[in-house]
Amino acid sequence: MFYAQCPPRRLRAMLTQIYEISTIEEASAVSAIGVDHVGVLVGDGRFPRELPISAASEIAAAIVPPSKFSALFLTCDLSLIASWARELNPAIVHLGASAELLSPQDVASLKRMLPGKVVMRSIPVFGEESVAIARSYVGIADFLLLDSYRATDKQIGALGVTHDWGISRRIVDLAPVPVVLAGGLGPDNVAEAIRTVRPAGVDSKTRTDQDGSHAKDLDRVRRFHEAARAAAPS
Ligand SMILES: O=C(O)c1ccccc1NCC(=O)[C@H](O)[C@H](O)COP(=O)(O)O
Repeated sequence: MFYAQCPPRRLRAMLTQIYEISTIEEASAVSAIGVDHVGVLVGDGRFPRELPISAASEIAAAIVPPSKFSALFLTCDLSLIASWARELNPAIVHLGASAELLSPQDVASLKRMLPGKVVMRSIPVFGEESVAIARSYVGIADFLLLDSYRATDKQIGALGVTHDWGISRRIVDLAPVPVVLAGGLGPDNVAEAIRTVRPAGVDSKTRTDQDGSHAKDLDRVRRFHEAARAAAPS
């Protein structure tokens, strides 16, 4: 259930990650499909759809290994993140606050507060500056998640749109840690994204949701996972 140590830069198979899991039934179904990272949005409700610790904990208990629990925190309050992460003990602490609100130094402090914990940092991909932002996390984050971003948002991602994959490819080429590509990915474009960017993993939220809802469409999740695995470079 946990990463025993920091993950290697290149993983054996294309890693898949699905957000946002919000029920016990979704957690067990998505892990039965074989998704590697089962993502739950956790918080105190300041951001829409954040789940409290009690609900997140019940959902986490329904995740079947080897699938791993990834807890996404959108807040930039380090003490809150540390205390929630200690309570939930997810395999992955995923940090989604915007680059302005949460710096590499903050993430390094958090790592000291949570010794041994695997941390994934979302990187906003919106232009040249994104390469420098990604570089600033070298030696700090255990995973990078490259995601689409809307200027002025306090959080990164969940926009359902792709970004410039050329920039993402450059970040993959420089990063010494596994990079997960996110942003507008679904069953129909994930293979092309993998061929173009060559990430260690791929993430999906909106395009594996049911139409007009944040509940998961399990057929879309299965097709996303299978298309990603099939597109993994050998
Ligand atoms: O999962 C969420 O609800 C969420 C909310 C706000 C910011 C990020 C969120 N998820 C983080 C992820 O890694 C998403 O899966 C990622 O942003 C991809 O989103 P999409 O473009 O909708 O596939």
